[in-house]
Amino acid sequence: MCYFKMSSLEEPLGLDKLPSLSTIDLSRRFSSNRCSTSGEDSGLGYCWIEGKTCGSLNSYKEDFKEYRREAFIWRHHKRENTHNESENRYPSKHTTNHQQNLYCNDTGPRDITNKIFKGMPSHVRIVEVGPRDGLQNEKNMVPTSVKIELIHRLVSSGLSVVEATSFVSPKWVPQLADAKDVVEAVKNIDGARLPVLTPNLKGFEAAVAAGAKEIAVFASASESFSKANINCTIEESLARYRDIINSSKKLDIPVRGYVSCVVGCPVEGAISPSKVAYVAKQLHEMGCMEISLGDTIGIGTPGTVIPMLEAVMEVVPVEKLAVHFHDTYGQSLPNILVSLQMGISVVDSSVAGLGGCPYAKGASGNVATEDVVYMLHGLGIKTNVDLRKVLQTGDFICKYLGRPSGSKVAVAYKM
Ligand SMILES: CC(C)(COP(=O)([O-])OP(=O)([O-])OC[C@H]1O[C@@H](n2cnc3c(N)ncnc32)[C@H](O)[C@@H]1OP(=O)([O-])[O-])[C@@H](O)C(=O)NCCC(=O)NCCSC(=O)C[C@@](C)(O)CC(=O)[O-]
Repeated sequence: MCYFKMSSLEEPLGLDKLPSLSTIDLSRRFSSNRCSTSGEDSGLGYCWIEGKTCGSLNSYKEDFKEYRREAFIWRHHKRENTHNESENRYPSKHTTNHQQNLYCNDTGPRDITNKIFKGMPSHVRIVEVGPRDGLQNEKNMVPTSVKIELIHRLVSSGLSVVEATSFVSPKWVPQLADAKDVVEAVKNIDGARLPVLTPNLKGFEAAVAAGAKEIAVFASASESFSKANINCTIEESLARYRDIINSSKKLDIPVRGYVSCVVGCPVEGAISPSKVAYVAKQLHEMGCMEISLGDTIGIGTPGTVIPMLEAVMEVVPVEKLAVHFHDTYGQSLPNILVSLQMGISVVDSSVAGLGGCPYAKGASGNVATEDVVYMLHGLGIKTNVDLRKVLQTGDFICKYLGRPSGSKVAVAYKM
């Protein structure tokens, strides 16, 4: 989510300014060692997950019986089983011509399957950003008591990190003007980390005074966005964050760093991967324990996300990286999938897909937590998150806000 002060940002997203596949050096796109694929035999073109058809929309209860039995709609993949599973996928006499073309690749289906799953983590940590990124954009003020209830519900869904609020200027973000009250009410919740956003020392000090035990700072890879969002240049923001981190070290408070506009900016258009890598490296070197890479306006596709991740992974260890996708063009899940394939194991999401930028027409909310949990479950990746409870939490907040959920899974379950 983002906030803009400049009227020029109230324009459509400007797809013409953004990179397309044709402008990306294909050989470089797949050249990283960390990426399990390479060049023409990448297998990405043949990326498929075999499973039962997803046709039946059973009742909510029936489906969750299935979910509990771990026989959910998609077949459960376990990395150690991919070898055996793939044996069932060799062409039979019933194989169609199209399927035979797939099998006639240089590598067999077993190799393709192994490539698809090779770099993926066995466990993903989801960072829930709904109470902050989601609610900061709501037209109506959400009462403090509803925010507190929302955070409790998210934590009891098994989410181990829930970004609770922001200590930013209430003139800019009046929706989160109750940050102090929220933190004071939730600070002693067991079983979850509850970071808060702070743009400067003033916000940091207020957050600590309220009882925050973890914070996040937010820089941008786009100069225009930095000025619009936090009213300073990228370098000025990095200097502020150094001050915050110096103070946080004395108090032993972990700091997460965001880089926004990692693929595109509504003013500048395409953002080069090297700019993203530069800001990510600075945040890493100053002591951020994790760097979340935000496609703030949801413009990325796997074709643009992969080279960006490659560039960042050259300078920041993959285990320190998280991804944060908005779902403007429905690309969040494919973007998350390629991020997992590249070894990333921390994914940001927002319950019910809340979030979005009111000043960049067309930009939509974060990828929905429900959809991420659903996909990860289907891939056999552990999250410790109870999908049923997240769906109920999405239902709770959406009913309160008087809007349908942005989660495709929630819609499928007629929540
Ligand atoms: C950074 C500032 C504060 C600079 O704002 P400014 O106007 O340049 O600041 P200033 O230092 O001149 O101060 C102006 C007023 O704000 C006050 N002030 C100053 N700091 C604070 C503070 N921390 N908390 C509360 N109040 C504060 C300050 O005391 C003063 O009050 P006044 O004297 O006029 O009454 C402002 O621009 C701001 O709050 N920006 C935050 C905007 C925001 O929250 N945007 C959404 C973040 S989402 C994002 O960036 C992307 C992300 C992370 O989600 C990832 C992704 O999606 O990609």
